Amino acid sequence: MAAAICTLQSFQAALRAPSSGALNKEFGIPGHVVVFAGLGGLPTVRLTHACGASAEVCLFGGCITSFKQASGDEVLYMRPDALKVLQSDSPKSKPISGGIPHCFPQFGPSDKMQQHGFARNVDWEIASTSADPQPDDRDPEVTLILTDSEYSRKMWPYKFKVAYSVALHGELLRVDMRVMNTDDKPFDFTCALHTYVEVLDIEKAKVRGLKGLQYLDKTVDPKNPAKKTEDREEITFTGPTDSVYLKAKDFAELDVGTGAAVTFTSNNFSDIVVWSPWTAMPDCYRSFCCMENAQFSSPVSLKPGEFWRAQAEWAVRDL
Ligand SMILES: O=P(O)(O)OC[C@H]1O[C@@H](O)[C@H](O)[C@@H](O)[C@@H]1O
Repeated sequence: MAAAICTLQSFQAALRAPSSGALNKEFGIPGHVVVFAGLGGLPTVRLTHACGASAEVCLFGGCITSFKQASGDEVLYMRPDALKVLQSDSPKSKPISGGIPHCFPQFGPSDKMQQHGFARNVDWEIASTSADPQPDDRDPEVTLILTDSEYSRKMWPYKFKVAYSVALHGELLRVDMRVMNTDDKPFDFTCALHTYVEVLDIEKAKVRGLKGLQYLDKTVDPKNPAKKTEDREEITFTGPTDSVYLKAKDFAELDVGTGAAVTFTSNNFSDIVVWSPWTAMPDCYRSFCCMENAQFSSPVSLKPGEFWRAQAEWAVRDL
């Protein structure tokens, strides 16, 4: 296993915001893992599988900004306003809205911190990279770490560590998230992987796998969402949609309207969120649908020393 583990020197270097080049020297694995200046010049890790599939993870926000099949087809969607923010003078004033940003330690609005929490607004660090040396199955992987800071403790007064591993297994994108309580007092959190998927047209998109579930419809009053039961085999879009499906199963899929579906397989996330802003985002709503593995309906409570772990996988299935 070719691997590069975070050393004391790398940790100190991270505090000095190292360049993509310096990070690549330390964590790059030729042919499989490269750290480069990605969107807005932000340090980004690109994983490339031997089959040709690739994924990019930006250290700002620990956000997956690209997931391409071996054919070169992009699966994820970046909102145009996200790109504008990245091109502005202060690229870190807003989160990256697109790809797979984190919602942590809060999903949704909060009195104490920004909507969807601070994890998507701060720099994560590379802890390690690896690429399996099997010639036919070179699974490249990066593990990012987020720990509390003076900034985070002002909003959320706890010490914590999040480890987030992103790997490509052939054309399948896989993440493994661990949240650890490193404090001496308990805390609760909610979270989501806010996945923006590119669709041919939102009116052609269909979500399957949620029939029979109860959901919170946040479209009318997000603070007091109506509780409903999903009776549709296939959810289609004809207006704004903002639904949190409770106790979701470990599998659901989004038919993107091109003759393919993006599959969502997960372990230990309690809910699935389906969101389309519709004409509130006139220049882009037709091009994406958000489907999010989330832990919202039952917040996680961690005592000192405890950790929570969940996984998610995305793949493309021809229909
Ligand atoms: O624009 P943001 O902050 O990324 O949030 C987008 C949307 O994210 C979804 O997850 C929420 O359910 C919506 O209510 C919210 O509007």
